[in-house]
Amino acid sequence: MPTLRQLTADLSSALETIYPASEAGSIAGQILEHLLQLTPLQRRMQADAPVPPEVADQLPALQARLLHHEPMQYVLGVAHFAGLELEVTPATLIPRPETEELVQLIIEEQRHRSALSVLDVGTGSGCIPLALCQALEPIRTVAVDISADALAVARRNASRYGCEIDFQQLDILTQTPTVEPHSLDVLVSNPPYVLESERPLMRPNVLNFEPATALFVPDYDPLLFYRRIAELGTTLLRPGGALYFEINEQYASQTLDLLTGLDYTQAVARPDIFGKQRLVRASREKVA
Ligand SMILES: C[S@@+](CC[C@H](N)C(=O)[O-])C[C@H]1O[C@@H](n2cnc3c(N)ncnc32)[C@H](O)[C@@H]1O
Repeated sequence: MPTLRQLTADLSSALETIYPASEAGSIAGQILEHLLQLTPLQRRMQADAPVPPEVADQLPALQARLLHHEPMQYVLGVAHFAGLELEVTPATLIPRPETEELVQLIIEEQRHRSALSVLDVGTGSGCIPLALCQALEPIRTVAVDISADALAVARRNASRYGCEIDFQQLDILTQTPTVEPHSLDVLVSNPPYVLESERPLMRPNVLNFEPATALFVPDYDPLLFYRRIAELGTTLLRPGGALYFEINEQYASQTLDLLTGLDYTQAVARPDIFGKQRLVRASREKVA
């Protein structure tokens, strides 16, 4: 029987034909960990253990999918986010590390408050409200998305973690979530923000597999979602409530101008782990 070390090395070297070596090694390791239900440490400790045939036999099919650039998270059906293991499908964006940082910022700023009311716009897998639900236990959480298929995944994730979330299917550009006016403490969104013209720069694992509805905005209006959500915030956030956005780093100053133009205060952009201005927060002092 082949050992765990051999199978990981074989998969890694196959993946090096399309990924940089370090990424290929990381994907191969995570695939084996998932199949054998091991932690990274256990995988290293058991590197010379034989891998049972029922696990080894699954690898050729998984490798073939990966070599077609299918993201590892879709191949396995799960993604890790803020300590949670979430179901993901091609209907949901794969949650990103920078979004974990957005969640971390909210937790830092809101952890002293109790009985929070939260709205997440464009919830996808439900990663943001689920991470907030684990850390802050909000009393009321509404999460909206245009995609019924994404919401079905988010509902399953919420049920797995025992979080009560009011999921609403709607088009945020033309419809308004059912939320009491001036009741929200937190309005958060990681909306679509990649310009259509950026398509040629994107890697095939994103472009060919992740949902276009989750990614793209038209070039003629990069702030389309931010404007609409910030306007909604003027009537849905309570005085002292806060707005949190993940943004396209090219539009940090325009996003801040948009927010100050709508009478938000303390509007700031923060760098993410890669040093890109991707996180924006602002406060609501006045009631519109
Ligand atoms: C960038 S993804 C973010 C998903 C998730 N919040 C995350 O951070 O991984 C944007 C989400 O917005 C949703 N969306 C796109 N257009 C929308 C619209 N007009 N109304 C509501 N949701 C929309 C997409 O279906 C997608 O789930």
